[in-house]
Amino acid sequence: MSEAQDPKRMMERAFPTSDGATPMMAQFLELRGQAPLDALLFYRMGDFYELFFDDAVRAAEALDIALTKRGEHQGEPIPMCGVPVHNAQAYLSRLIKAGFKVAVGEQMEDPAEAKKRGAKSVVKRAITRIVTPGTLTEDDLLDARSANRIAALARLATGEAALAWADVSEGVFQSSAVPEGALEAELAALNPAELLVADEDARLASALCPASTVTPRVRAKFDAASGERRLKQRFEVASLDSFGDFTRAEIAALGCLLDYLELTQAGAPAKLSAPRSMAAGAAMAIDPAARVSLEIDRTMAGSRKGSLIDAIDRTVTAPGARLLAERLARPSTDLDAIGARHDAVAFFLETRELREQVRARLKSAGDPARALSRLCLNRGGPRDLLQLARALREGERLNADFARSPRSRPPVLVASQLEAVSLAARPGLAALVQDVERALVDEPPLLTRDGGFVRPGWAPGLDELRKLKDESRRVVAGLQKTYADQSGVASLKVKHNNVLGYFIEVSAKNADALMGVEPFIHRQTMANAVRFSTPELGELEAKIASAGERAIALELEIFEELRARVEALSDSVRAAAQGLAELDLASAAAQWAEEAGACRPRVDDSGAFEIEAGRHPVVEAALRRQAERFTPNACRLDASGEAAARLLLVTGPNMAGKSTFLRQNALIAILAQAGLFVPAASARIGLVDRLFSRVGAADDLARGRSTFMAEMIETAAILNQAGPRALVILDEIGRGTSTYDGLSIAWAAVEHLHAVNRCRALFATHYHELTRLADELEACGNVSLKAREWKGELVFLHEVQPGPADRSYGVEVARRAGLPAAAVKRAKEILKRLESDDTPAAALSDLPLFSAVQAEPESRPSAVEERLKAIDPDGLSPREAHELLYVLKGLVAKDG
Ligand SMILES: Nc1ncnc2c1ncn2[C@@H]1O[C@H](COP(=O)(O)OP(=O)(O)OP(=O)(O)O)[C@@H](O)[C@H]1O
Repeated sequence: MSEAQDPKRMMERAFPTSDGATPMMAQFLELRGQAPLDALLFYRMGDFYELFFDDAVRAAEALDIALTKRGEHQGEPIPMCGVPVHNAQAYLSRLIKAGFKVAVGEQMEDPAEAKKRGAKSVVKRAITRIVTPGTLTEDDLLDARSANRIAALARLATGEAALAWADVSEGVFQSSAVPEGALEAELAALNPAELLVADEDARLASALCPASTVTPRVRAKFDAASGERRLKQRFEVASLDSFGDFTRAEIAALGCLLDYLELTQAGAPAKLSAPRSMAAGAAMAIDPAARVSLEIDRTMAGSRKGSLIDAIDRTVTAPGARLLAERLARPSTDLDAIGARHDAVAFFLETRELREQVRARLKSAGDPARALSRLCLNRGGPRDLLQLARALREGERLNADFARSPRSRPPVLVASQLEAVSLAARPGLAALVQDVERALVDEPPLLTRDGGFVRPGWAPGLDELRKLKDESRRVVAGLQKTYADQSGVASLKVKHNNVLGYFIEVSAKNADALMGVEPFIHRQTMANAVRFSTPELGELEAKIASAGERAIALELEIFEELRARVEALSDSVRAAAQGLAELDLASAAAQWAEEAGACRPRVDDSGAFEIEAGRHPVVEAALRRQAERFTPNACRLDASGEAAARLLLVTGPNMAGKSTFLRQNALIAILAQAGLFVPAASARIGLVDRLFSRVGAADDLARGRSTFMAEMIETAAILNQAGPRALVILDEIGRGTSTYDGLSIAWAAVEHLHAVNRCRALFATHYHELTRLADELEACGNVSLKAREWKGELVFLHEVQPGPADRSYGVEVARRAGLPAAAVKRAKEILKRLESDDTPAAALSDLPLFSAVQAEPESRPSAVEERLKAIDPDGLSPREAHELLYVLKGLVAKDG
């Protein structure tokens, strides 16, 4: 973070008082006082947004634009920079990405109005919006395929905690109580762009959510009683009970969030759906370390490419992609909901033709949820209207496709979404769609400002005005001819610019023919041309301008009428948008299932975890690209320890596929409960309420933790929190410390998981001593990954077999990685000693020192090999090839 937007330093800024300020500067300082201190103020001046004082200094640095000066205030020059209005979005985007917030101070009246009040009066301005990372709605500021959430964390004095969150671009407004210890997992699932917290929690929030912009609010904003009042007022209800059961902490969080949204949207509050409480435990909790190590929505290196979502996403719309991301972030724990989602995927898997039809239709559905939100916030344009209408029309067509399809009885989830996107049942919406389609041109401009989006024939008044404009053009052409005849200057032209309006232009040598002659009035003399006007041209100008203005005003009226109708029907529009996203997701899931050969998992409330021929979707896809095959593997666990082991120790050589095996089983659980099919021949999964994974060591230097410390903190969290329904994946814990310490920790962790947590667990380890535990603990088993030595080479079979691994092959892997031959030889020697003796200390006591070992000469390629390498077989004639054979034979004789 550059110093410029350091939140703490932003809050400490001071602006001068308005003593002695010019009227404009006084107004600026007044607005500056109204805008939050941690936001920059964009002050609209005509075609520019100007920034002054400290705002200018920071913005100029962040945007790398010139910092200039404008006049003086209290004897000091005023720092200033500015961005053109027509390009403001691009600058805004850069500032928001750099972590800034921006208050937009707009002109609230026409400058001409202000002039009427006196020459020195200042145009009225007001803050119309505060743009913050969590409250964006513009397409070019948002990532189309991921949600943009703002969250508020309330922690009451009673110890109770809750999160509320909204996605302003979609109108989502929800909350959830947060049980102790679950905060980090909840925040990781939400991944908010901006997080509101009470002042004193700011530090905690920054640590928990390093990727979010943390916005501290005074504690009073989290008062539950005033939050309740605010919510009731906003949603016009006498009691919040009708929306569900909220804890006091949830109400506090929702209230604070609503207050902030009202503040940032300055009078045009976002259209939010009624608040909904997500019961704690409605989703599988996935701890942040697991989320990172399983590479669900991004790889450890931070890219989407190579993540689970990238491998399986076949959605064709941005809302469908966002829904998929949401499902993977919070896999469900509701058996009915999971079953219904599986039914929908199964349906689309069986009805291939219909699926293809649905996917083709959805491609033109766009992003109705975000268009709706912009329209409700008065930030939408004609394209948003049209996008909505098109999406709704596609919904209607989908219904027709289904009606024609031979499989006309889709499962409940599909049927209900079809119902949500049906226009037949909603005449108001149907009429609106039809009107928008008829009223707007096929490719309207983005903004309403310049008009030109209403289709000819829609409004007779508008057509009249436009005709007037067209006719005037013909009149201009006629006048040009008249004036040319009158003056005898055949080259005379009638032209137009914004300063003179319509004018006559003749070359300098022809000017005398018009100078002082009625009706020509001299206006301007240029180097080569002279310009004149006439009263008639003046009248025409006024007529055209007023026709143009009236036409735009009329278009705006038409837009506003349609927009208001959308707003009035926003609940059904939102339901339809949601329906389209669901249909996209279900059909995309079927598409992926077909491509990947995924099966329908059985999720129930047993303690089973039975996967036959499971695969890792990302590794498999990567291998396929290299024309290699992934070896499927079974995994059987049982929480009760009856049908299978509760805890499996996984051993095998390095590179044999242990981590892949662990990860694939965790991913299968996530996919199954996200309502998707799983890459396996069959799968039965007893509901997982919490997934813990500690795979692959990564330093957490940002939080000042070494690899080993980070690993122990995560292991501690697992041993402290995993309940009987949890699924735990542990990979090589304890390896970051001395052998004995590591082994002891791993040993104790296995015993603890087995006896205390009693949850299903996969535990990969290199400590072969641990495999003995399977004999001692009743519900602990061993599996291992096979490797074979073949002609002196180590071959990985990637096959999981019962029983522990016989040996580790670590030295062999090191050899393959290119360790010098001498080091490999030495390692083999040491290993032999260690394995033959009881204690490592005894084994090493009489080992010759390294210096005693002769460095093995590195093997060099022979002359024959060198020569062979240099040959280009295609460039040789048969004769040359024959000759070369003799040469090579000669070389072999020499080498020998
Ligand atoms: N089932 C499989 N089928 C085919 N290839 C596999 C399979 N599992 C793993 N691999 C390949 O083997 C590589 C190593 O796998 P993985 O990282 O899981 O090994 P590991 O045993 O955990 O190694 P280490 O102990 O060194 O961490 C993978 O990148 C992948 O290319």
